[in-house]
Amino acid sequence: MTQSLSSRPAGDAVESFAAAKINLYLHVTGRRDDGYHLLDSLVAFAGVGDLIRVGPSDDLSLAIDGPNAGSLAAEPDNIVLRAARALAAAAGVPAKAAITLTKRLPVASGIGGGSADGAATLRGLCRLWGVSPDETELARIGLSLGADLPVCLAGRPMQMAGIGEVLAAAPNLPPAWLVLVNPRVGLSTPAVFKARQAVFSAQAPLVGSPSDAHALASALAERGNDLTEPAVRLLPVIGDVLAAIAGQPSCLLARMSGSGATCFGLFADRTGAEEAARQLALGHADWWVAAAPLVIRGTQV
Ligand SMILES: C[C@](O)(CO)[C@H](O)COP(=O)(O)OP(=O)(O)OC[C@H]1O[C@@H](n2ccc(N)nc2=O)[C@H](O)[C@@H]1O
Ligand SMILES: Nc1ncnc2c1ncn2[C@@H]1O[C@H](COP(=O)(O)OP(=O)(O)OP(=O)(O)O)[C@@H](O)[C@H]1O
Repeated sequence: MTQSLSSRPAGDAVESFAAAKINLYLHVTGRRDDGYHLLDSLVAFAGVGDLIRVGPSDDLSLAIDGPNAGSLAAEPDNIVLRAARALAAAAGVPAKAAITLTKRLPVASGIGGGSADGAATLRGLCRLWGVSPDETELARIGLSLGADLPVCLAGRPMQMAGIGEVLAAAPNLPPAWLVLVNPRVGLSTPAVFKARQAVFSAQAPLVGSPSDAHALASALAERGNDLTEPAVRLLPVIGDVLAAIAGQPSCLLARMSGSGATCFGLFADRTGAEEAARQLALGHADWWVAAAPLVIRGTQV
């Protein structure tokens, strides 16, 4: 790994935002011999997410707090600790850091919470440890942890292909708001891919930049999420979530993200999104509901 001192001295505590990943559309275009699927997806991020804090320590530790902390144990296979060990090994530095994860996103829910945490950990530890791997090397480390890590490391809208490692600039996205809804039931990504029966999609990726949220909704409506059918078969409540979002007066498009079960509604503005979120939460006290802007530039501020 190329290493050099970063502009910031090693040793200061660092905070990184781990934004929810949203697959605005997701087509499964093929399958590799090793079982991984080839994808074509327009990936963006929402202004809601987890928080990773890394600070100096004599050993490696993880503490988890936040409203969804209960869904996750700080076990050695937590992606945050796996990311720390992978970066330390690649950089040839000791894996020493006190890490805190504030878990706000539902776990195993199609919005890449684990992947976003892993990416935020890599970014935070690069600064804490004063190491500067080049972006290709960082993406390689990320991919070894999960297919969604490279796009979460990019942290801005991306056109994603391969199994998640082939990234290209996305068309410019217009300002828009999202309402994310999860029925608080985890869904396993491998189980959804395994349940998929349809033939492979062969539609061209989105070209051109939609002028506003309405144009974005129209462009997305011509595409879909190929994992919706198997996900709904495994977890029928996803159908209820989609119908409830679509039934909100100012919703422009309702769709599932990733392998589910989280679904999103696309809205033109904050007022419409927040009112829809309020109604959805009122009607379904057991669902996780969040209104947030579509992140159209970078997730790190
Ligand atoms: C469905 C998406 O959320 C779309 O962004 C991602 O592709 C999933 O990415 P992820 O959760 O990081 O996935 P990984 O942890 O790498 O893989 C979990 C499992 O999902 C399946 N998997 C994942 C990604 C992919 N392109 N093809 C697959 O078939 C494989 O069975 C794999 O063993
Ligand atoms: N920090 C973490 N946050 C969430 N899940 C984690 C974490 N570390 C390990 N995991 C495990 O990873 C699995 C997938 O969780 P995650 O929330 O990333 O799924 P997802 O949102 O479906 O991801 P994707 O959209 O990338 O498929 C869970 O079963 C969970 O036990």
